[in-house]
Amino acid sequence: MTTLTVFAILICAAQQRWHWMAALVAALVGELTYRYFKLNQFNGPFLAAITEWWHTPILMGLQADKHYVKLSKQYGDLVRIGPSHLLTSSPDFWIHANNTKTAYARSPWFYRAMRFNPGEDTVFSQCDIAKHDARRKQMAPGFSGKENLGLEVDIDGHVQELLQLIQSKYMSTAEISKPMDLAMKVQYLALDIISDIGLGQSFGDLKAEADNHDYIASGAIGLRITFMKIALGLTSFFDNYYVASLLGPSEKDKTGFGKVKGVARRIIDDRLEKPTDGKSDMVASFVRNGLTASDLFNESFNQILAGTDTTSCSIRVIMLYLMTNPSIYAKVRAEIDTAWPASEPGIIPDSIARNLIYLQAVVREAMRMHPPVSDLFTREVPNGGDTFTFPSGKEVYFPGGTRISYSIAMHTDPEHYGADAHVFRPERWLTQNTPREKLARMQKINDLIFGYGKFHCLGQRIAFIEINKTIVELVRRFDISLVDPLQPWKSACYGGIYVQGDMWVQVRERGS
Ligand code: HEM
Repeated sequence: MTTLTVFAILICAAQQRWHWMAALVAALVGELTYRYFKLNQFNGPFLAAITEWWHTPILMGLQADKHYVKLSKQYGDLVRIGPSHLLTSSPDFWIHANNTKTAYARSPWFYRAMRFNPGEDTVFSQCDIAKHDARRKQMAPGFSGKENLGLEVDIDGHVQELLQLIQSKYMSTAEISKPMDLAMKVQYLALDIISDIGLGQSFGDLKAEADNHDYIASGAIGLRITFMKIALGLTSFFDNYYVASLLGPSEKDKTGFGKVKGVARRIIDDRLEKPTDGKSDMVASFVRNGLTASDLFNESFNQILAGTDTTSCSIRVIMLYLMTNPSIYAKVRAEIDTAWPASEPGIIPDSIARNLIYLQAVVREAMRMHPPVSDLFTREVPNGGDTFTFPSGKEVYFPGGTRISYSIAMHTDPEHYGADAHVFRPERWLTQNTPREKLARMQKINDLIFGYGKFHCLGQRIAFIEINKTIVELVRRFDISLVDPLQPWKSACYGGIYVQGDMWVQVRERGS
């Protein structure tokens, strides 16, 4: 509305219609004043109080994560980032807003842009609380061990493929180096795993050592468009069926995002022609729990988006911290050697990996230092408003309809993690180093990396199986080091999802 008013003022000025112009300027000043005072009890940059456009360049840039963290550090637990929009780095308030009992809903402002077919929602983009809960109930069994019996074996197979690829092509020696882009290989791994378990057929990227269906090539463009839609307020426009048909990716496309959608559709359609009775994987579970063919396509495709960049970023971050901390690399390897010795040729079982205390401390710590997703995950305060009492005792009233977004600044806040919150120190997660009560609070905050309550990540268990196995098998078999420690990788943050590449490493035989 304001943009239109500004536009109209400019036209009146050009046509020298001064009376009209004065009226429009008065209306604009009235509107901006109203906006400014709406949430003026919250601090933030001045421009953010009067216009949404203020954070448009941040969302469209490639360092949104750093900008929002900076704001949280500057203004505290609650920052005003729009006329009706706050950013919170308070774990207690975020837990409250995501609790299964509260009526905070996902904000269409953010989540509508996560649809990849106009008008069709997935469990992730659904903003209606009742519909979201119902879909989540239908899907949860597919993520559990009970209805997805082949999960671990499937993951093992793909981790083996990664190891074979490294051993056959990328072993450096003292005489010759064969640099490998770890970022890309890990992305192939994550894509193969998620396509296998989510669609029932792997993309086969590791075997081909190629981005077989253009997912990686088109992913960065897709992410940029998604966050551009949010940043420019164009989500509804692009969610229109006719606009999407004309401008959006088509499943008939020969390249890009449309091609990936087309491949996923074909795999799902083929799969649905075969009986799912007696099968125990994710697709079979979704069918048994009532998902229609179109729901199934949307949800399965959503798994690929939700589970690829997130897990591959986690593996890269953990490896980066290990490679740059040799004593921690050695310590975690010693723990693995005891539990899963070199004489074991296979992939470590999840039951052993998840009980390696130091490994788990390393994983938590690396994901704390660099959470694999830093999305805003915006919520809306229920109609009628809400009052929350912060741990400091301060009571805060939030008017109904206010947008509230999540800030990853909470994960490096000295208030929760101490004065060395900015330092990679896995030992902080060990019971002998941190009092039990403090540790429990730290863990609760750290768990928010996977969301909370009614929106908690459905794939967390799968992600950890994949992450643990990959880290263990890389660390116990190889000596891996960065080719250029001064430039470990190229990393860009698209809204809140990381696109990383050029993570060149040298892999050598252990102890060689
Ligand atoms: C390290 C890896 C991962 C991280 C950090 C992560 C993080 C998250 C977060 C923060 C949310 C909540 C979003 C919100 O509040 O709106 C979420 C939701 C979700 N995640 Fe993950 N995720 C990861 C891996 C995965 C994987 C591997 C899958 C699939 C196999 C997956 C599937 C989902 C789904 C389906 C939802 C939506 C849940 C709902 O709306 O009820 N995620 N994830």
